[in-house]
Amino acid sequence: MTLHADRVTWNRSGNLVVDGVSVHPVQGETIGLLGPNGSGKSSLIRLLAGFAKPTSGDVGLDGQDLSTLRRRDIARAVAVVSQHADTDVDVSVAEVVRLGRIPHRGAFGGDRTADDRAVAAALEHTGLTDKTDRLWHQLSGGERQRVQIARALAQEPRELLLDEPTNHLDTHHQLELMTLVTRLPITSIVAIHDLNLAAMFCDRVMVMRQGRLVAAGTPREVLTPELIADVYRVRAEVRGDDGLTIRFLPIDAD
Ligand SMILES: Nc1ncnc2c1ncn2[C@@H]1O[C@H](COP(=O)(O)OP(=O)(O)OP(=O)(O)O)[C@@H](O)[C@H]1O
Repeated sequence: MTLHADRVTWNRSGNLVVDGVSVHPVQGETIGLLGPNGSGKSSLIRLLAGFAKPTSGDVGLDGQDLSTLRRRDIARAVAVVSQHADTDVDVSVAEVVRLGRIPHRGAFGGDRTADDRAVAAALEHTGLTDKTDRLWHQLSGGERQRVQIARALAQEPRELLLDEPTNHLDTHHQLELMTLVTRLPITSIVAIHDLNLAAMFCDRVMVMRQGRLVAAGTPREVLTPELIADVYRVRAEVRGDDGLTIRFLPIDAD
């Protein structure tokens, strides 16, 4: 059994930002979490990560309530790439990526060779090997995003939670990142705004609106012109002959 949520609700400062949502990923699949701004995607990811406790409902990992597990034990299984990760400290790319190894350290340090191997593999997977010694502050927004993903990969998780991982990336790196995520033999839940990327890479998508789950299924089942008009207030043409592609139509000026 993997990370899962059952009818979770989160009342955040009086707002029901997640309202009765269940998530049961199949081992190894990539789930796209979709929905307009403020629909509750990041909040749901925070609950799944164990960063916050739901007001009601359960989040579990391997059949155990997440709130009963130690942070370190959660981090051995679940890696999170949040939006807006930043630091004021002058650290190198290698040092940030190495942070991903902390949950694997025992009382006496841990296996240095395994750490080096995991960090090197994560840097290679994210195309950052030649930037290992660069300082965080000398990186572009997209490069920082990739470093955060490398840090999560170095954690060697079974579950990966990504909050808008492609938002700073150019087209090449968006496709490369989503290809990497979907090829990893781990379960990934990805909050994403780009419906075409979701259609291209996600096994299943879940659409949220005002904290509630309004649709779930394969991209082909869910991403219909009707759903897009209803949830995003945008007219779209959806073509399904050669992969699923969505073409948005201009919003009529009044
Ligand atoms: N710290 C907070 N306290 C109270 N409410 C919050 C807090 N952070 C976010 N919210 C509210 O929770 C709701 C859901 O926000 P959330 O960030 O989960 O949405 P989202 O779907 O990830 O949005 P976006 O696509 O803009 O990133 C919004 O109404 C937001 O205003």
